[in-house]
Amino acid sequence: MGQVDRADVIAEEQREVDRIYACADEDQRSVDAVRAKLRSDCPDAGLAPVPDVPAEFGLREDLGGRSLVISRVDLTEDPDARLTWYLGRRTVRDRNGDLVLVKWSSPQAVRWQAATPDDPRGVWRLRRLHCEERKVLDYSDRLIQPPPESATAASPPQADAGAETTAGVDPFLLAELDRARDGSMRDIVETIQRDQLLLVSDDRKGLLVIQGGPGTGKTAVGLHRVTWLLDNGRFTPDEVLVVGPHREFLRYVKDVLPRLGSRGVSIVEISQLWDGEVRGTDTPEARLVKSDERMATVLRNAVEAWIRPDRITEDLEFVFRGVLLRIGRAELVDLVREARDSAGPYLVRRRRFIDRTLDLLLERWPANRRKSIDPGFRSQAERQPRLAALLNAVWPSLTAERVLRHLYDSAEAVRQAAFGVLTDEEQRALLRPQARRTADEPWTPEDLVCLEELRVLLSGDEPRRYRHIVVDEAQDLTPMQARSLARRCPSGSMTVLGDLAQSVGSRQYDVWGRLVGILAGGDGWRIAELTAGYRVPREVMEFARPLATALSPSTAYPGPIRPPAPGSLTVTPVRRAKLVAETVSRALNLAMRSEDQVRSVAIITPDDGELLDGIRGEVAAAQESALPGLGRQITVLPASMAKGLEFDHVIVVEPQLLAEQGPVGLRRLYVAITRCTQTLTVLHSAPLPAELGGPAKGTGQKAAAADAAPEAHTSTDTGTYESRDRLLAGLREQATADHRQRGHGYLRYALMADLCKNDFDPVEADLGYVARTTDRGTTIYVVSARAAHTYTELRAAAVHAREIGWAGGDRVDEIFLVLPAEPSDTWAVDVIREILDVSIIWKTDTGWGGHRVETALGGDPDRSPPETE
Ligand SMILES: Nc1ncnc2c1ncn2[C@@H]1O[C@H](COP(=O)(O)OP(=O)(O)OP(=O)(O)O)[C@@H](O)[C@H]1O
Repeated sequence: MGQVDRADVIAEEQREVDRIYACADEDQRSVDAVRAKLRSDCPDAGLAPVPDVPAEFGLREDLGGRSLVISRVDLTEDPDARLTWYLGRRTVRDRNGDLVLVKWSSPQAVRWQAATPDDPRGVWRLRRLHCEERKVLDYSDRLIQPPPESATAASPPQADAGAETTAGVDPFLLAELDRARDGSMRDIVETIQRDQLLLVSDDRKGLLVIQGGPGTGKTAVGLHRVTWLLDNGRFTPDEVLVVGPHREFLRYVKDVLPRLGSRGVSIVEISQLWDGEVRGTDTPEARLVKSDERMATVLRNAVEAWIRPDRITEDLEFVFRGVLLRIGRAELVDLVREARDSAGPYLVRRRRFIDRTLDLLLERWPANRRKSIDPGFRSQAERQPRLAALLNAVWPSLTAERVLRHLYDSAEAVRQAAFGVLTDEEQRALLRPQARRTADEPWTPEDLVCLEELRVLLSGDEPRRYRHIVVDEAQDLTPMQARSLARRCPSGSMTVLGDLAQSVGSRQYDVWGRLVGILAGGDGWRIAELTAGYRVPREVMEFARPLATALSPSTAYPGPIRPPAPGSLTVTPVRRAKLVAETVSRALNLAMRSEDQVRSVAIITPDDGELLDGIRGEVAAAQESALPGLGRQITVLPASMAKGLEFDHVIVVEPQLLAEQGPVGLRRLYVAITRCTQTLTVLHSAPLPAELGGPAKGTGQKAAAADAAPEAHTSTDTGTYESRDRLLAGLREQATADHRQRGHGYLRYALMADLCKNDFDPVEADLGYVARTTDRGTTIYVVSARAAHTYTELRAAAVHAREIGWAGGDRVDEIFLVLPAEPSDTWAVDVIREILDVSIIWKTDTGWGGHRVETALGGDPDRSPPETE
């Protein structure tokens, strides 16, 4: 289809979109009129929700500047004889009540959107409309099956430039994924993919696990599923709970549901589910024991241990209202045992025991004094000191806090409660001295979960229940947390989102079964996997792949759907002393990159006070600087807070240190390096972890020795090395690590092949560079698999190239730095040559680029070197 036809189609769609908006506007006016009338009838009505306003006059969702209309569906046949429908973000009717826009989540819309050539569902064409609010900008067609004759006669469908093939990637989707992230998640209704939609609308009972690697859309699917469940009447908003990992995450997703038209759903941070204030931390050992499901048995035993029939050593005798009452010891023991062995929480059974005891006393009350049995009789008898003392000794009233304090404080109590359940070592891990007062007890996050368990055991008071729960980042739930969530949703109707490879909780699961078995109810559970990566650029996904495979061999690694984007990955060594300054300078550079959109930048550091504080301080200072807006979009966060979030540019600082931080360090690192939508920069003073191409375990330096690491790419200042030998060793080590970089081999061999073609006789030096001998000395080619774009990056790489040349010990005549892609700051290439006498060449699609490429390789610039005669 030519340009004109395309414009015609857009004009035709514009007319339809205008008509739909006209109906929506009219609908809005009638809502406003009802509101105005209510306000005039009752002046306060506009200030508070008005319960008697009919539902259809409720709030219209604020679309946040997004388009109401998203697509058009053409059918081959339809019982209503209407073959074209428009789908959108909400339902719109005309003044006759006829549908003009079908909400994306309605049964028909879902059915149509999921049509494929194998399962056409009566659809012959799906047309995505690309609109900017009311304006149709473009469209993209997907032909599902041959059109009916009536349609071809009216306007023959043709392949056109913007057409989406069923095999290709939707161009609107790619554009959407490339858009700048402003720190708030957006809905995906315009570009939702079939596999995602099928999960959103999965109507089967029970629990649905959605496993998927980073950026596969799990959170997006989970939230859209909430809207689908509400829109289709499965639940009401107050029956649904969404649980997220931390406060930043809640802030990130908070707009999605309201924009989808779903209001009133509770979204909470997981730690907020449990009452009480966290004031302490557990040792890793204690955390493991307290969060294990066996702890539920220990707590049950701990509660039961307070029931002590053995403390009844004599008959109960006391005078009450002038009558001597008596219950024999054996009778009392029987009463306690009977109540203890009955069903119910501790305090309910305690009441049962007291009531049975009082019943017995009443039975023994002299017949001639029956008249004195008044309504206060039982409560007065119960308060009688002998009886009260007996109760206290045998079956005391308890609080959860008292039980737990006592348990942790007493090796004997732990031994009794955990006998046959925990090992001796695990039992010891639970012990800690009681604080002087309950209010001072340093409760840990795991303790708060245990306290809830105890409250249920003691009083049976359960937390609020929901009919459906969505849990994001569920791989980090502990078994005890899972028990507690199951308590909130006994039906087991849940959507559980997570990625086993990203698990950074106190325990890791190889498979979902163990965790989900605790959460699921009678309807069981099923698992689905999302395998397309929407967020992370291809190069970054490749960089992260070995780490993901090492962490979770059983889960599928997402296939990135975005095309390659050279320059999306930069890995640069920096001397420790300069790490903070270099990080902040790069972040500012990224934040200031002149683009049409403001891009978000995140610096992710180890949860290490020094680095984190240093960088935070510098960024804050930059934010206060004279340049307005400078650094405003820079977020600095510890790796532990990164899960679930995403940013355009991410700088990960000191990955080895991050990897070494506790048993989940490597996993946190994996989460950190998969947060970006545009670029990942890794800055390190210690060698990279082996899983990211660093030296194999045992041969590398520890992060603790970071000050001795080379600063090959950032400075000529080598004065802080202990010795010349140390510097040489550092450079060689760095060269070996560079050599292992993904893409290094490709670039090196491409270079050598082209040098061979020109009879330049290249050799590979042990430091990884390529060399050829000329009359004047040696020309060396230092290959960098990492792209360098800015002046700073080019200078660092050029200095490194000079250092490598020096370390190689050859009589170097000329140095070429060989890059995988053309630098963005091309002006810097000449400057680098003038200042540092390093020439820069780079790989292009057809050959090589760079001002001195002919000298470097022979032949014309930007094409492969000529064949030798
Ligand atoms: N069909 C889609 N259309 C447009 N954007 C999408 C689509 N699917 C996912 N995305 C985008 O991809 C990004 C990643 O999605 P999301 O955060 O839901 O992934 P995730 O699987 O939860 O990631 P992680 O496990 O790393 O937290 C988001 O920006 C989301 O909006």
